[in-house]
Amino acid sequence: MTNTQVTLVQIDNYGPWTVTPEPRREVDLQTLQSRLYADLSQLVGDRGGYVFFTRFDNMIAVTNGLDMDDHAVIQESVGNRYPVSISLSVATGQSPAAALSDATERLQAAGSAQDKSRREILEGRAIESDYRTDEDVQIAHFDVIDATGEYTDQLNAFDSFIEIEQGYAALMKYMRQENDALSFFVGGDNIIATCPDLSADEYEAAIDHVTAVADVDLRVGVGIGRNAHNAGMDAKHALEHARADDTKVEFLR
Ligand SMILES: Nc1nc2c(ncn2[C@@H]2O[C@H](COP(=O)(O)OP(=O)(O)OP(=O)(O)O)[C@@H](O)[C@H]2O)c(=O)[nH]1
Repeated sequence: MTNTQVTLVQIDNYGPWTVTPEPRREVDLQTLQSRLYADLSQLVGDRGGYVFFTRFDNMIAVTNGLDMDDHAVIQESVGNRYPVSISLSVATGQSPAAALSDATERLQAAGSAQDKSRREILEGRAIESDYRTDEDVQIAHFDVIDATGEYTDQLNAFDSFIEIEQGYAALMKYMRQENDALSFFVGGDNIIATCPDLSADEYEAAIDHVTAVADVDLRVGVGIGRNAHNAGMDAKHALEHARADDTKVEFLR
């Protein structure tokens, strides 16, 4: 049974910082945000987790395998390197969406995202190592079928982007509402979701829904593992099998 550990990452007091003492150059904010994401991706990824950029000022990570000390080191490292600090809130559960809600509530209880005195909060609990299993994380890696032939080589780059984003919007909402799963656009035509225990039929229903509402055809590979990296690698291999066999849903365990 899944037991997903989710960490909410929030830049402290970022809104006011972007306009103090006057609005900061947009290119500088874009550079800071993308570098922070890159650093977090590496800091969390080196420990087997995944970080998703989401809104950049708020990021969501799957952190199975990272304990609270690991979180503290990451938080300190960011605080030492950046003109902004981050708060981290950790929660776990069978449902990734419920875990994220718990993590969010804890951080909201500690103060507003725009509270000057709320800095470097480190809240919540990680899964004790004795309780970790090889089935804690289920990762689904979705991909648009023949995105290159359908969009990239046919439409201009912006119209391709609209099509892919419409597929993403339909999938993220459906997976959130029907399955308590959190889905993230990761570039190109790829979407990675952290999911509770879902069946092949449930994935197929999600794919059919996206075809019906957004006219975008997806396939998905699903992996199950001890952390996001393990589950995610299996998901990528499962996706390769789906491509080779021309199926829509493949699991690898
Ligand atoms: N983040 C991420 N992006 C990927 C991955 N694989 C492919 N991409 C992106 O997706 C784009 C399209 O590649 P594919 O999905 O292989 O191409 P396709 O035309 O959809 O072909 P099929 O997937 O075989 O139907 C690439 O340009 C990359 O940007 C991956 O594993 N992770």
